[in-house]
Amino acid sequence: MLSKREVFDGVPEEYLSHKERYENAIRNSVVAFSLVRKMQEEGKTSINNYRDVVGGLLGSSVLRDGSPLGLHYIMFMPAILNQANEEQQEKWLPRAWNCSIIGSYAQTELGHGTFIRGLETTATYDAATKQFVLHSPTLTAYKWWPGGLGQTANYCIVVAQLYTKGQCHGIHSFIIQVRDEETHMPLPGIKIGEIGAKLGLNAVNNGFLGFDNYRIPRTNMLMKHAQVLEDGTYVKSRHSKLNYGAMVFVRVVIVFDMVNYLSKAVTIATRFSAVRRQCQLKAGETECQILDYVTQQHKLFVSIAAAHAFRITANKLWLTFNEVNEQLVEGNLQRLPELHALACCLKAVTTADTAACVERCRLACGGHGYMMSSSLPLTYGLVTAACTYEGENTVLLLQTARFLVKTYQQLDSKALTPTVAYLKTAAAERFCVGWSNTTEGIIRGFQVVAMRVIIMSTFNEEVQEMSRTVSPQLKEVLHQLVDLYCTYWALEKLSDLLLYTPISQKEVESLRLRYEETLTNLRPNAVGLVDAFDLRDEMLQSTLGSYDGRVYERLMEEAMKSPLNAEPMLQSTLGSYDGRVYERLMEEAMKSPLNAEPVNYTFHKYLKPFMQGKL
Ligand SMILES: CC/C=C\C/C=C\C/C=C\C/C=C/C(=O)SCCNC(=O)CCNC(=O)[C@H](O)C(C)(C)COP(=O)(O)OP(=O)(O)OC[C@H]1O[C@@H](n2cnc3c(N)ncnc32)[C@H](O)[C@@H]1OP(=O)(O)O
Ligand SMILES: Cc1cc2nc3c(=O)[nH]c(=O)nc-3n(C[C@H](O)[C@H](O)[C@H](O)COP(=O)(O)OP(=O)(O)OC[C@H]3O[C@@H](n4cnc5c(N)ncnc54)[C@H](O)[C@@H]3O)c2cc1C
Repeated sequence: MLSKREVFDGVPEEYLSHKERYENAIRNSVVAFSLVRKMQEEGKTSINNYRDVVGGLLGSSVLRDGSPLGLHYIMFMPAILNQANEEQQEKWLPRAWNCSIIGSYAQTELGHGTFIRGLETTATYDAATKQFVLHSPTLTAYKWWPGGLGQTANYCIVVAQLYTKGQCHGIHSFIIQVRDEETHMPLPGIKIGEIGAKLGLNAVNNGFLGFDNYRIPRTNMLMKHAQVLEDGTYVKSRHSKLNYGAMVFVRVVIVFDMVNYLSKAVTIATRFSAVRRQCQLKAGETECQILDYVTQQHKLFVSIAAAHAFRITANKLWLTFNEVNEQLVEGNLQRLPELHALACCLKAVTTADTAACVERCRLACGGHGYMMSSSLPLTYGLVTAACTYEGENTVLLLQTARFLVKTYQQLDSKALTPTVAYLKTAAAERFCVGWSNTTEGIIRGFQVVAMRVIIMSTFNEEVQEMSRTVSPQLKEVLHQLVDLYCTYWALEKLSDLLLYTPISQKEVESLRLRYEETLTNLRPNAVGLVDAFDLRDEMLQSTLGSYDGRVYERLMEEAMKSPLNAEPMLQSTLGSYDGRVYERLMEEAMKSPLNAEPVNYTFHKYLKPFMQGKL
C-alpha cells in the first residue's frame, strides 16, 4: 500500500536542511501511520498485535531516517499498557491508539541515562490539591533524548523520583501533557525543544524537557504496580522492577528490528557483489564477479546466516516474553530475572553484531557503499544507535553476566530455567569431554564459553525441526547456514575456546578449512538466499541493491538529483539543449559585476578628467 504512494518520491533527504527533514518526516509519517489507523478500522490489526505492523513500518526504510511518531507506538503506548491501571488504560489508550494525542517517553536526563535510580526530576505529592508537582532542580535534571518530544508530541511518560509525605520512594512514571491540544503551544511551566543534529535518526525529533513546578492530577501517576492514595500514602509494588517493563518490551522489539536491517544490508551488498566485476584471474579473461572471491564471501555470508539466526531467536524471545508476562498477571514473578537477562543479552548481542555486519556490507561495496544512495550509511546510523539506546550494550551485558554468575552460584541448590540449563552440563564437561568439529561440538564448546550459545542452539534446533518438512535441497542449504554461523563464531572466539575447551591446533586448522568449504558451497545460492528475504526495492531504497541489478544507471540517476547538478553540465551559452543562444549570451553578460552599476567610478576619477585633458 505504501509503495503506491508518491509521497515518498522527491528530492533525496540528504539535500534537505535539518528543518526540512523534520517537515518531510512528519508528512511521510502521517501518510504511513494513517495506513495503520485504516488497517485498524478495517479490523486488520488491533492494539494487541500491532508490533508487527508498526515494527515492520519503522524498520522497512519507508521512513528512512526514523520517524517522529516512532516513540508514540514503540514506547508511549507500551508504557501505558505495562504501567497504567485499568481505569487509566481506558482513559488514555483509545486516544493514543487513534493518535488524537501523540506521546513520547522521557526517562533519560542530561546527567543520567544508565543509572536510572540517579534521575533528578522530582514528582512531589501535594495532598492539599491532590496534585503532583513536577520539577527539574538542575540543568542535569533536564530530560534529554526522548524521540518525537522536540516539536511533535503533546503528551509524554515522564520518569521521576516520587516524593510523598517527605519521603522519596524512587523512580515512578507519570503521564504528562506538555503542549496545548489545540494550539500545540508548550504549556506554562514546560520548557521544551529539540536536541539538535546527530550521527543518524535525524528525522526522529529527539527532544529536551524541563519542568518549573508543573502540576498534574494525582491520577496521572501510572498506578498499575505502585500507588499513591489521596492522602499521600504510598502503596508499594510487588516487585520494584515491574516498572521497567516497557524497557524490556522495547529490548525484545529491537531484536526484530535488527533482523530487518541486517537482511536489508546483506541483500544490497550481495546483489551488488553479483553485478560488480573487478580484476582478472588471468590476463585476457573476463573480470570476475566480486562475489566469487572467498574474501568477499567471508564478508557477506555470515550476515545471511545471522539474519536467520536472529529471526528465529527473536521469535523464541517473543514467546518467552509473552509467557512470562502471562505469569506476571497471575502473580508469578519467578521468571522475571531470566526474561530481563535474556532481553538484555539478545538486545546487546544482536545490535552489536548487526552494526558490525552492516559496516562490513558497506565496506564490501567499495566506494559505492560510501554513497548515501546505497542506503548503507543511513542503515549503519540506525543500527549503531541501537547499541546505545534502550540500555547501553556493555551495561546490559553486565546485567546478563550478573544473572549468569548468580545462577552459577546456585547450580546445586536451584532448578535451572530452560535458557540456562546448559550451565549444568557445561560445568561438568569443562575439559572432560573432547572437542568435536561438528555443529553440536561447537555448540557444546560455546556452552562452556557461554557466549552466543543461546542464539546458536536456538538456530540449530529450529533448523533441525524445519528439516523434517522442507525439500532435501533446502535442507542442505539451511544446514550450511547453521554450519557457517557456528564455524564463523568458533573461529572469531578462538581465544575463548582455547582457554576453556580442549580444542587442538589440528582441529582449529580443519575448522578453518570447513569454514572456507561452506563459503564455497553457499556461493551458488547466495543471491537466491537474499532474494528470499523478499524485500521490495521500495524498502531497500538503494542504488546498489535493486532486484534488476541496474547499479550503474541508478548511481548516475541519483547523482543527477544533486542540486549542484541542477545547472546544465555543459555550462555553455552556445550549446544548450533548448537553443536559446542569444538570450543566454545576454543573461550571462548581465551577470558581469561591471554591469551592476550604470557608471563605474573610474569614469569620474580617471577617464573623464583624461578626456577633458585635465590629466
Ligand atoms: C521496530 C522499532 C524498534 C525499535 C525502536 C526504534 C526506535 C526507538 C529509538 C529509541 C528509543 C529509545 C528509548 C530509550 O532509550 S528509553 C531509555 C532506556 N534506558 C535504559 O534502558 C536505561 C538502562 N538502565 C537500566 O535499565 C537500569 O538502570 C539497570 C538495569 C542498568 C540497573 O537498574 P537498577 O540500578 O535499578 O538496578 P540494580 O540495582 O542494578 O539491580 C537490582 C536488581 O534488579 C534487576 N533488574 C534490573 N532491571 C530489571 C528489569 N527490567 N527486570 C527485572 N529485573 C531487573 C537486576 O538484575 C538486579 O537483580 P539482582 O542481581 O537479582 O539483584
Ligand atoms: C538515538 C537515541 C535515542 C534515544 N531515545 C530515548 C528516548 O526516547 N527516551 C529516553 O528516555 N532516552 C532515550 N535515549 C537515551 C538512551 O537510553 C541512553 O543514551 C542510554 O540508556 C545510555 O545512557 P547514557 O547516554 O547515560 O550513557 P552512559 O551510561 O553515560 O554511558 C557512557 C559509557 O559509560 C559506560 N558505563 C556506564 N555505566 C556503567 C557501569 N555501571 N559499568 C560499566 N560501564 C558503564 C557505558 O558502557 C558507556 O561506555 C536515546 C539515545 C539515543 C542515542
